[in-house]
Amino acid sequence: MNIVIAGAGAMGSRFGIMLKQAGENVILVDGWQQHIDEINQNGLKANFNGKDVTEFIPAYNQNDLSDVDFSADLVILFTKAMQLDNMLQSLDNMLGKDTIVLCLLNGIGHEDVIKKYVDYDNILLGNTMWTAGMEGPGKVTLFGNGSVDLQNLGEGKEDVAQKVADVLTNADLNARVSSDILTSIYRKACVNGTMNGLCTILDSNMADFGDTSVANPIVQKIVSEFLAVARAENVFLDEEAVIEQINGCFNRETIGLHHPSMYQDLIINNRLTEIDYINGAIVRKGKEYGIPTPYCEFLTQLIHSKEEIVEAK
Ligand SMILES: NC(=O)C1=CN([C@@H]2O[C@H](COP(=O)(O)OP(=O)(O)OC[C@H]3O[C@@H](n4cnc5c(N)ncnc54)[C@H](OP(=O)(O)O)[C@@H]3O)[C@@H](O)[C@H]2O)C=CC1
Ligand SMILES: CC(C)(CO)C(=O)C(=O)O
Repeated sequence: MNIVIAGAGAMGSRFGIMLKQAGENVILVDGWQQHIDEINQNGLKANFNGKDVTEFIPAYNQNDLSDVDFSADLVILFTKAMQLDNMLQSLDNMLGKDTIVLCLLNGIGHEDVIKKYVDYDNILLGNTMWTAGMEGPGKVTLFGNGSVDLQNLGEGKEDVAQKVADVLTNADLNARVSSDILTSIYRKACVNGTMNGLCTILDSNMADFGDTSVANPIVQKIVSEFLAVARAENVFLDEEAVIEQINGCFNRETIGLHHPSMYQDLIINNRLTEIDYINGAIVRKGKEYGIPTPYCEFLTQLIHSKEEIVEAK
């Protein structure tokens, strides 16, 4: 399958490497020129579960795609939320009438942006519990296990969703077709709405935060706000199962040692965060539905305050 990874940061690089290793025809598209040059000159390097690997995958700058002759069967979106619109504009001439677009960004509501550029029937929404970290241009660190949930937006397009899930699973990415992706997206948003902001503000990995005596009450308060907003949108989540999934992030043997992507953005790279698409989205929706969201609001404000202190770009 001809696959474009749109947004070749940490996660895009993971999916690019694993899909390439499974024999798919992959290209990477990104806006970070130094990263692109490094990949094209020396290959995309990864410490992959403790082993050094290098994959040669063609990488292109999203602002210079006019001469790229690649008929994309599948585009996997892995930008940061605030870069999504720009990336879709850049990809415009690669999106054929049959190109399937799978969105795996964290956060809520990305379909509203994607619908501006892609036929409804060609959109797959999803989320993933895989993790990845950027070491520098052309180099990522990959460890642990994960999974992908995805669903077709268009009615009757389940076969398309299944085909994409099969391609991902064949690359060991453990994908499954969900019959209720909004529930999965909200469930994952609860994970990000707790782990990402809290570990960033507390300067910790997930396991160290989980070991603190107040981890559970804080997590419960935040989750209850997410669940109340989800209910207002007719998305019903089992609180216990959500908390269990979050507790799974504390496990040092699996992904507990990971610093969430928001930590990597703000603390390591001085970059702006996706907080407005996670806790901030809950605050906005809460206001719409008359649901108080003080914990999400406070965490969103703390992150914005930290962004200002470190002059994040
Ligand atoms: N990392 C993780 O473990 C997980 C992340 N996610 C989600 O996946 C999506 C992609 O996240 P992730 O892969 O972490 O994103 P990254 O920050 O690694 O990469 C996203 C983009 O940011 C830019 N960028 C990243 N680092 C630098 C740098 N040091 N200097 C300059 N530019 C840089 C690049 O684009 P450009 O230059 O064009 O700005 C890149 O495409 C997000 O929605 C995230 O929340 C989901 C699950 C886990
Ligand atoms: C670690 C994980 C899975 C949960 O916070 C994640 O999605 C991220 O790093 O953004």
